[in-house]
Amino acid sequence: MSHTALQPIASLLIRRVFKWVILCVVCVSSLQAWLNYRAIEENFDMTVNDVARAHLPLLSVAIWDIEPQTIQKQIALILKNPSIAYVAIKASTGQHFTGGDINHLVSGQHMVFDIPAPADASTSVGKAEFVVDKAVLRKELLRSFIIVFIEVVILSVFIFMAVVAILRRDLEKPMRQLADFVKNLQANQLSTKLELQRKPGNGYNEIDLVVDGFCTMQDSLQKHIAHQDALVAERTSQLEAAMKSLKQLSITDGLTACYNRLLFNERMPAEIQRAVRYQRHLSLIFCDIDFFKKVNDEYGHAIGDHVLLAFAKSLAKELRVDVDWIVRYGGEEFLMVLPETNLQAALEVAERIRRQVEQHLFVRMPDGTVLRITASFGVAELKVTDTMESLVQRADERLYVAKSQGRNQVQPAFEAVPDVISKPVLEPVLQAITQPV
Ligand SMILES: Nc1nc2c(ncn2[C@@H]2O[C@H](COP(=O)(O)OP(=O)(O)OP(=O)(O)O)[C@@H](O)[C@H]2O)c(=O)[nH]1
Repeated sequence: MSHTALQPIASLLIRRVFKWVILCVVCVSSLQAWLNYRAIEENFDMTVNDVARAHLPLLSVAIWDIEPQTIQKQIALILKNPSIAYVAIKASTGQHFTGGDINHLVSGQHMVFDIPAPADASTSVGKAEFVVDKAVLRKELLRSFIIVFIEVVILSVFIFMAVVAILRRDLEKPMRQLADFVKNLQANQLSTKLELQRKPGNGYNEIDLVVDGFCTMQDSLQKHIAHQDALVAERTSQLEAAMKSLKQLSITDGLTACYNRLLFNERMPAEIQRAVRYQRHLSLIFCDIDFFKKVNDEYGHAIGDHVLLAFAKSLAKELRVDVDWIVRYGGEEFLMVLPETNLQAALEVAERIRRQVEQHLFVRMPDGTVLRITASFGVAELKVTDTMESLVQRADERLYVAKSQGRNQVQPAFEAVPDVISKPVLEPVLQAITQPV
């Protein structure tokens, strides 16, 4: 942005108009003064001629009749005209009459007239010399010039003031309003329309064009911003959805949609802390599908995945929504975290799941055989001294016991509770998993 001091266009134009007015005053005054000079000078000469014409006949008679007093009288009368400063009459008889200020003899303009004889105009009786006073001429010129000058100045001042008023009203004020509006315009105030405060009826000029253009630009900008806002909102919601799904992906297992080990490691310490602080029960069930390797080996990984998914669903069915949570801890190993649940209640839940899996989880193969699934469970309740690792370890140890004691059973990690809650229903398991229904 330029930091040059603001120079309003109207002020610039006013200064220019002022210069032109001065120039016009000088030129018009000079022209008028010259014309006046010509007219006054002409008039001056004519006046002297008129005086001469008026007095020459009387002077002629006075010289003819040799009447010096009359001649002197006539000279005095001629000198009453302020333009004539000095008069000299030279009669042909040699007589010489003068009147007026002799100082003008050198500086004044000399006009000489023949004095005709009274009876015969072709005969001269003498000469009349008028010395014209140029100071009178100059005074007259000066007076005329001053009048012309004052007239031109007054006229110019009126015209100048009118031009200034018009420029101020029609140019400076609207331009100033326009500039102030643009200067103070904020991005969040685009809806404020530019309206110039001026009297209507000035017609549609460039300023109206700029105002209209500005309004159109504001509208387009508003639409553009609204469009951009909508775009940003759309992108933000897409981003939020993507972040949510990314977050979900990062904490869940892609196959079973159970939480993954990462989430377990993050959330479990807090769960333990809360249970310890408020002296609440917290139990952990560690379960593992029996002979799952064989399922994979015999029927392929696709069937294995199918079994894993069905197994995870069986777990969820028996748990409390939004209270208990399931974690896929390893390949076919799952952890169930049961807040507010003591060992006895957790054992009952594990047993229900075991039974549910045993009785309802099977896959019918294309050849008609039915693949039955069982699982083993290790259950541990949180002790005050437990850490996440020690709790998992105790449940894992009980799972190992359940596996080693024949699978398809629930093992509690507490001496007071019987070692084996349930016995495998199907024996031997290897045969059971492919038994027809
Ligand atoms: N289909 C499938 N198989 C998996 C997945 N993750 C792990 N496994 C398989 O699960 C099997 C686990 O086998 P083991 O750890 O030997 O356990 P098991 O065969 O169930 O034997 P026990 O646990 O002792 O009853 C391995 O063959 C793994 O390849 C998975 O996401 N999909």
